[in-house]
Amino acid sequence: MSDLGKIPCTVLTGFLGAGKTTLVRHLVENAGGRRIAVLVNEFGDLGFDGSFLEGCGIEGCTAEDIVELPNGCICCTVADDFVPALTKLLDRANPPEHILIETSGLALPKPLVTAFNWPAIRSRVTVDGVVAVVDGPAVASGLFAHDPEKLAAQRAADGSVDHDNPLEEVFEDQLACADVVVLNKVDAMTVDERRRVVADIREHLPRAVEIIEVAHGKADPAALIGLAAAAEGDLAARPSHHDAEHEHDHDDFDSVAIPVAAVESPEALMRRVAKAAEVEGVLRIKGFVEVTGKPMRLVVQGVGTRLTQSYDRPWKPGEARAGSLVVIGLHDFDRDAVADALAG
Ligand SMILES: Nc1nc2c(ncn2[C@@H]2O[C@H](COP(=O)(O)OP(=O)(O)OP(=O)(O)O)[C@@H](O)[C@H]2O)c(=O)[nH]1
Repeated sequence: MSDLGKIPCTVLTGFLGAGKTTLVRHLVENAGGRRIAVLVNEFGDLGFDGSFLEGCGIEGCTAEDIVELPNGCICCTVADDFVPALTKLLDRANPPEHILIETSGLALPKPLVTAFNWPAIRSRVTVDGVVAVVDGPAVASGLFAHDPEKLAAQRAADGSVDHDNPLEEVFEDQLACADVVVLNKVDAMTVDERRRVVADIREHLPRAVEIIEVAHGKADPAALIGLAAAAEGDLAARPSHHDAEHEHDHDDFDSVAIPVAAVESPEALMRRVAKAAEVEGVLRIKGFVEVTGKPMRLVVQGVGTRLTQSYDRPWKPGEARAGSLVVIGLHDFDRDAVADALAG
């Protein structure tokens, strides 16, 4: 079937905190007048990314152009959440000209791309391209690498060579599906780290794919949008660890949302967040907090142990200011220890 008349969709994948939302914001800001809608899915029930994007106040991108997919991982809930949400966007009187889909950091892109072949949508949309965002410093630190000693022990014990690092598997699946890779956060990398990480990414790519090195997601939109890859018709070129399975779950990961009362001092809060980020297995912390006497909302971001704080927008009149931080980590991370750290 021809792709003529189909609305192009870009699937953005990339591990927790790689910079997907930052990139989406950059793309929307530089859309060149194109009517863009954003579908955003995240792991953990805070609705952080949608609220953060709405807080940007980008001209031409209204709250109704940002559609949040309910809690769950898009790759596992395509039928219940994704297809209906997409259909609703397409049925609008003034449908978008391009759709950006920000998947959760733990999502595998292939089941989502596969869903574009569903009868309900396949004549109306096409996957223009899969963009994999990579957290350069995280790769450089070995976050996605396997532990050679553990692997050797496993091989000796039962001959298997299963992934000992669940993060490695997600990372590999995301790269294997990509039409283009955005190596992000190069501002926080040495030249040598960049060289090593590019080589590492290349090793994981099953085909020739461009790697674009950027800071703060500032990639040329023309390099990411308008690829016309029709990825849904090209699934065999995108191998996945889960090709043999029908179901995929995220048992390897957990999340918890922790309420945070208004704080007097952001600095004191960040010291507590730093302690929480050090709890074993914690991968990502993010949320909004009220600072007593401040009209602006405080945004807290933690990727591994790298933390930042900023104010994004004034609290709206009548808006509930209940602060909350979502914490995502490896399965069975110590939630009590995290809660204690945050409580000080
Ligand atoms: N130093 C640096 N920080 C960055 C860069 N890009 C993003 N960040 C920061 O990294 C953190 C995570 O960025 P997000 O854009 O929220 O990442 P994400 O991939 O959407 O995160 P999840 O949706 O939780 O998976 C934020 O604090 C960003 O400001 C970059 O190029 N350099």
